[in-house]
Formats: sequence, C-alpha cells, structure tokens
Amino acid sequence: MSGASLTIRKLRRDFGAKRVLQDVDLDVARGQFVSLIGASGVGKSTLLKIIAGLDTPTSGSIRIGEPGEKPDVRMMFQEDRLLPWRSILDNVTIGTRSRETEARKLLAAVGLAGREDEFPSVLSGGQKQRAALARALLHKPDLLLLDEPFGALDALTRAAMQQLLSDLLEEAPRTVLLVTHDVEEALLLSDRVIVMRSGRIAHDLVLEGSRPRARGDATLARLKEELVRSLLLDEGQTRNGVQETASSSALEAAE
Ligand SMILES: Nc1ncnc2c1ncn2[C@@H]1O[C@H](COP(=O)(O)OP(=O)(O)OP(=O)(O)O)[C@@H](O)[C@H]1O
Repeated sequence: MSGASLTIRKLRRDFGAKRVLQDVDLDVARGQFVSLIGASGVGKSTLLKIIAGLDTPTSGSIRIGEPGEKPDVRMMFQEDRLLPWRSILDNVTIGTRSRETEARKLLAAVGLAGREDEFPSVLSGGQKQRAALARALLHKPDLLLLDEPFGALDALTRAAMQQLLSDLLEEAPRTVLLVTHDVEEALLLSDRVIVMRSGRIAHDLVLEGSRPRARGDATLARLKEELVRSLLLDEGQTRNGVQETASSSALEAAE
C-alpha cells in the first residue's frame, strides 16, 4: 500500500458550548500530500488529533483506508517528544526492537549516522526533529500526520527538513496531512492546500502539474497570493466578528 485514503463525513467537535469543528467533509486520495492552513484556533490540530485517534469527535465519521485494509497511522508534533533517558536509536525503535537495522538506515537517511547511541539532550532542535521524523517513518505509515513539525526550527534547518521530507516521500510515497502556518512550505510540499476557517474547510486548492518542488516561481507566486488572500479574508472576518457560512464561495465573492 503506498498510502491510505481518508474519508471524513460531517465531523463535529464541541468543547463544552464551543463548536471547534463544524461538519467537516474531506476526501483525501491514497498518496496525496495535503496541507492544512488557517488562523490560530480554527481547529487544525483538533482535526489531526481526531484522525490520529487521540481525540474523539462529538459526531461524524472517519474512515482511513478501504474496507479490509489495516492502515498504519503515525503523528509527528512540533516538539520532538523524544524520551530523554533513551538513546536516539532506542527512541526510534520504541516498541519494535526487531527493526533496529531499518532504524539505523533511516537515521542515516536523516543525517544522524553515528549519533545512534547519543541522548536527545546533546542534539540540536533540528537533529531531534530529524530523529522524530525517522521514528514516525520507521513503521512505514500509510497515513502520516504532521502537526507543524518544522515550526520551531530556524529557517535554514526548516528548509533542509522540507527537502528531506520531500526526498523521503519520493522514495516511499504515502498519504500525508501537514498542519503548517507557512504558506510557502505548504506550496513547496503539497498536492493540495486546504484553508480552514471557523472550524470548516473554506478553500480547497488542488495544485495541478508536476512535482511540488518543480513548480516554477511564477506559479508559486500566483498560488501564494491566492492563499494569502484567503487567509487575510479570514482575519478580516474574525476581526469584524462576521459568522462565516460556507466554502470557497467566500473567496470567489471577494474577487
Ligand atoms: N481539550 C480542549 N479543551 C477545550 N478547548 C480546546 C481543547 N483543545 C482545543 N481546544 C480549543 O479548540 C480551538 C481549536 O484548537 P486547535 O488547537 O485545533 O487550533 P489550531 O487551528 O490548531 O490552532 P494553532 O494554529 O494555534 O495551533 C481553540 O479555541 C482551542 O482553545
């Protein structure tokens, strides 16, 4: 299986009286790389956590994979979540001792060959995130959920991590959902970018053409403008307290 499909129907999540996700419908194809962007608090992480099984929806349904498949789902967070008392290798192989050879290969692929026996405290932020990425990839997940995985890194390290992720996915494609605040990151890595607003999908941009990294500067600039306009629309409406109703028609109306 090179990735699992994802089908979400009428997903809702209330925290007390607050509705954080409102009837989210989403279909992601096997092997697709989808980025979720949107203002702080619109429900991106909540959606990812529910898909990962770390939170329960108030109502609605999620199906990962086709009937009869048992897809592996892994999540990676902004903080590395490595256990400080375990070596890097032991952090990557947690729960799966038998995969040591594969773990060593993955650590080499993320540039950490020779660091296997060291402890997280002696690694830089970027190196720790690389170890966390190796851990997430060890199980060859059919669905990889990334919650701002590079958000805490400096610009250079972030660019290197984006390239690394892109290369690793090209070798072994899988379905990916990435939450990011970085529009350029979304455009560089994704096949599709979704803007969330008030707990709903407000804009769904399927990026046509060649591999994301091969898109020309003019295409990237045009797509960036479209997404930034959608995000600014969001901020304006939040400031004015206007209740959003539906989908990309809001953007079209503004054009
Ligand atoms: N366990 C919880 N209990 C109560 N409210 C919660 C809980 N988890 C999230 N929320 C609220 O749900 C809303 C959405 O949170 P979420 O973390 O999904 O937003 P986000 O879009 O990922 O934001 P950010 O970009 O800042 O990470 C926020 O208002 C948050 O306070």
